[in-house]
Amino acid sequence: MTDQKPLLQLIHVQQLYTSGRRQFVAVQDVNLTINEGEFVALLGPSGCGKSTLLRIITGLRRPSEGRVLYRGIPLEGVNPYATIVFQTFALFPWLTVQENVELALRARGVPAEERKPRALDLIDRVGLDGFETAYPRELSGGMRQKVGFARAMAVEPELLCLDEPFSALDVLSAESLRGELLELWLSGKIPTRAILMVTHNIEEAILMADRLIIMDKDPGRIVAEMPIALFHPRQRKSPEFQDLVDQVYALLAGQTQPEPIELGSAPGEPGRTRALPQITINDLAGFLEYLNEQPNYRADIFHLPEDLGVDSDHILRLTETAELLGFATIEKGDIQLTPLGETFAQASILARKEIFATRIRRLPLMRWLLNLLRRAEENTLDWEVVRTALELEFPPDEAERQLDILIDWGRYAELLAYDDNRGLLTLEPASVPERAM
Ligand SMILES: Nc1ncnc2c1ncn2[C@@H]1O[C@H](COP(=O)(O)OP(=O)(O)OP(=O)(O)O)[C@@H](O)[C@H]1O
Repeated sequence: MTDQKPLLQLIHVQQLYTSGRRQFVAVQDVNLTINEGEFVALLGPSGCGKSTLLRIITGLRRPSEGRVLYRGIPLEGVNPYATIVFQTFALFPWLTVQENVELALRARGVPAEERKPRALDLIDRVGLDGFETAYPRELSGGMRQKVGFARAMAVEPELLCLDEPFSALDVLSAESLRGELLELWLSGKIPTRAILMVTHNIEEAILMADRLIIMDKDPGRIVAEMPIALFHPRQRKSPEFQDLVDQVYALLAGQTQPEPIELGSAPGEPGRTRALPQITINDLAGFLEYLNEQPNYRADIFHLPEDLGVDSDHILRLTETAELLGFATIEKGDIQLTPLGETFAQASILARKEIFATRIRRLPLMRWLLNLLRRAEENTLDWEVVRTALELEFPPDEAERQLDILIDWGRYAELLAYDDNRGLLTLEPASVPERAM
């Protein structure tokens, strides 16, 4: 629905900050245009300057260098046409839903008699009809977020800026709220002319946006742009969608090798089935966090056993896992986080699960197990049955180890559940439909 009329333009924008005595470039030479009718998503690791850009766009900060134009006119002071919705909404706990929304209207100078009908209409539009008199504490996280949207829309912004609006919600609430926001946006029920959404969530960006802007840090800059030309409603499981997901991950993971070579094949297929390194999620997450704290996100593998106090075999398995999942690259004895690895290390637990799920779904062994469960009665299989099947590829001890890893990783990613008492593996409902893989 892009009309190609620029709403907002950043031209050679640069932001310097001072940290102690040192001045550093937080955002370097950013050129960005948001057109009318466009939904743009901004992706990138923590610290790449996303919030800084939002502050510059909304006029809360004047950039050290460069120009900000709104409808072709240089922006002076706060941008009256833009509003930010934050990750968590600071609702006033002593006010009802309706009063919280009315307050935003009052701040906007809407006359008293108009406030009530407009607040009720907004509450209705975000799907909170019936909760007008409820207090924030009576609402679920998703419902509070909806009040936040209603408040943001009360301001009728032309440019709606969203700063990780779904990241504090559980998976189901986040998904339903994404759908509702998209419905409001696509149906033209809100006066918003463009949306700019900051997110760590790649699938969310591809699901919602018309264009992705991918940033990296040190210094914060735009490294890639990608149009998303899929029709709405977009199907996460469609091959086109999955292709785009792969492209963005590859961009972030800096993949160079064709994947079939790296990942091996699934049991029963020609080629070698690659055994998964025996590494728990906790160890992997701890390792990525450690790398994230090193200068340039880089460490000499040779020194890692001593620095981390673990044996070198364990380090090799950790580095192999990080590389296999695209979280790190290994070169000349050094391991370095990829932007995806940085994103994972810095993400919330929920975002981590989603990133991890996307990565492991691509592993032939995990794909094989999920397909096996998909075909099983009630999507459930006995542990023993799966282990025996794995023995076609691995010696008995190894088959058991592989199954333990698959369960540990699959559970964390919420792809499957495991009932330890009954020894049963079950597919999580979200994994039931066949994915295009
Ligand atoms: N007011 C400030 N003074 C000094 N440094 C700052 C200031 N605001 C941000 N920074 C630094 O500038 C860099 C970019 O920060 P910014 O918050 O814009 O990144 P971000 O991509 O939004 O990160 P996150 O995803 O964690 O919110 C970071 O290194 C941050 O520490």
